[in-house]
Amino acid sequence: MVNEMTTRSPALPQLAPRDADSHKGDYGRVLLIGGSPGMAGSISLSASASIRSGAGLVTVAVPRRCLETVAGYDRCYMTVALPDDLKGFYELAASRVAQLSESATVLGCGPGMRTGVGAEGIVKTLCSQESDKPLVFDADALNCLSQCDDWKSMLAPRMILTPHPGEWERLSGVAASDRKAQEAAAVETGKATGATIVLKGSKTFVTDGKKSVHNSTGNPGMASGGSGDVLTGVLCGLLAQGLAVFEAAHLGVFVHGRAGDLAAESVGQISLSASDLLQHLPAAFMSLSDQ
Ligand SMILES: NC(=O)C1=CN([C@@H]2O[C@H](COP(=O)(O)OP(=O)(O)OC[C@H]3O[C@@H](n4cnc5c(N)ncnc54)[C@H](OP(=O)(O)O)[C@@H]3O)[C@@H](O)[C@H]2O)[C@@H](O)CC1
Ligand SMILES: Nc1ncnc2c1ncn2[C@@H]1O[C@H](COP(=O)(O)OP(=O)(O)O)[C@@H](O)[C@H]1O
Ligand SMILES: [Mg+2]
Repeated sequence: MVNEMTTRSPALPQLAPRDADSHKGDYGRVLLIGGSPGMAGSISLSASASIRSGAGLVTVAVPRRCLETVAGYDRCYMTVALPDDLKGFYELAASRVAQLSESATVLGCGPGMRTGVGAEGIVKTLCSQESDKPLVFDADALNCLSQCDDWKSMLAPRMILTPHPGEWERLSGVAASDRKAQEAAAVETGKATGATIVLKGSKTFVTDGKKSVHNSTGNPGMASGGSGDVLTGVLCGLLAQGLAVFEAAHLGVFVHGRAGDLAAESVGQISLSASDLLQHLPAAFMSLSDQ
């Protein structure tokens, strides 16, 4: 199945060393869009993870009702309020996202966003942009995509999709219980669209249809709410530093899992939280030079 369709696993990509006279502008401007009342923490985890993964500047665009909450979680990112209603983003939010995305170099969308008309408008707007800016879709951005009959035609090589098996079932129609068939569908989608699919799980599968890899890091302690939100931010941070799309996905899932393994050594699998992943990202990045 998958092995016959794909080439040998590529070597782990690396970030280039930083020039001594470089500045934050050299490390990219990430715009993350998501969150909603009751799920403000998700997009904050993503934004903090982008900072811990090396992005130069990170801005989080959230429903107005969440702004103070999200801003209070971390001093290191900036926040922007988008038009909202009681359920999350309001329809007018999409045009504001289009404006904001002009000054960003990497876009990430979905954690905690919910799936109303406003969220769907944002996803469609991001997909329709004539742009080669990398774009990561997670969680409710994927759920919005799955409500579009022609979702595959909306994908492009600049995009990374990070579904868990339930989200991939909604998109691809392939049952979450059939991992092999889900991986095969991910390869087919990569081939057809050029997008990179990160099918999450205990051995996360990364494919762009031409290259594929199974991740070797991570542990079941990471089966805890918010772990995937952290991955979204890690990927955006790596893309912001100039890694190509597939390479950012490959390195990102490895570092994310390594952070989980280091966190499990420190707090154990049972107590491991997404906040622990954030705290162990620095050691995970520092350990890469041993690879
Ligand atoms: N702190 C916060 O604010 C947080 C906010 N969050 C936000 O919550 C929103 C909803 O996201 P979600 O992932 O929790 O729910 P959903 O998309 O319905 O998926 C679950 C469905 O998929 C199925 N499933 C099958 N296999 C699976 C697998 N291996 N891994 C996972 N699921 C699997 C599963 O099947 P079952 O469990 O019934 O077997 C079930 O049917 C989203 O916006 C997210 O960003 C979270 O990030 C948490 C922290
Ligand atoms: N048993 C496991 N072994 C390794 N990694 C896991 C395991 N369970 C979950 N993970 C990782 O944790 C993350 C969970 O993502 P997701 O389901 O989107 O969580 P959330 O939406 O709550 O943030 C993924 O990166 C997944 O690979
Ligand atoms: Mg998730």
